[in-house]
Amino acid sequence: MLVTLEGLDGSGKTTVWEALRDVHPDATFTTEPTSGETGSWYGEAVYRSIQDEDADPLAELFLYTADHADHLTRVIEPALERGDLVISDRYSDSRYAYQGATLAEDGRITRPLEYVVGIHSAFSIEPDLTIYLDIDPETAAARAGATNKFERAEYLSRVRDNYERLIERDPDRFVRIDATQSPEVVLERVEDALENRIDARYED
Ligand SMILES: Nc1ncnc2c1ncn2[C@@H]1O[C@H](COP(=O)(O)OP(=O)(O)OP(=O)(O)O)[C@@H](O)[C@H]1O
Ligand SMILES: Cc1cn([C@H]2C[C@H](O)[C@@H](COP(=O)(O)O)O2)c(=O)[nH]c1=O
Repeated sequence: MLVTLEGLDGSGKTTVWEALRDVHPDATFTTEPTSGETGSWYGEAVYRSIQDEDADPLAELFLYTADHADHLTRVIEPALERGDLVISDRYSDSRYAYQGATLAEDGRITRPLEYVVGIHSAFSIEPDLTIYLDIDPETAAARAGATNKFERAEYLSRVRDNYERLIERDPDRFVRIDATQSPEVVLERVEDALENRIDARYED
């Protein structure tokens, strides 16, 4: 079962992801961009691009997508084949929401969100559950500390609009959690959502 954590920078995904390690010690924990234990040079290339204020938006989309393709074959698919619960801190929806917003600003691609979704449709795996940590762009940017080009409230506001479009298209996959609540309450809500989806899977 593939579970993804999504939301704006600073919404608290990594805080939740770390806490879930204690609750599900046998699960496979991973991230996009890839880094750490499940990292690769593709992920390192993505982090270089994030630091580049002048990175070409299309080139950046394809770097992220290359990292995703490698992540699928090297980490996600083998883990799912073993029957593992896989929990990824960010996944394809981040590309749809963030690169959808960057490419809209860029102007070369018409219907950028659909374009990014379309690139993935031929090879990607859809998550069984996506937890969306919902937060306003101002709080998100303040929490994230505005350390890179994505962590600006005005840009995050457009990213949030794209997340809303994705939720509207696929309401059964997403569970929205108010990320302005305390970390303890957010974690409790996430655990409930995860347990409900695991239970529902075994009832099928
Ligand atoms: N529910 C919460 N309430 C208040 N602060 C929080 C909450 N959750 C996380 N934080 C704090 O907000 C900051 C960002 O949290 P975290 O790194 O988990 O977010 P993130 O979504 O993973 O961000 P990014 O996408 O930028 O990596 C950290 O300082 C963290 O301690
Ligand atoms: C996967 C992915 C990420 N991003 C952006 C979102 C963040 O600003 C950075 C790094 O992510 P982290 O969770 O803060 O480590 O990259 C993106 O634009 N597109 C993506 O596909």
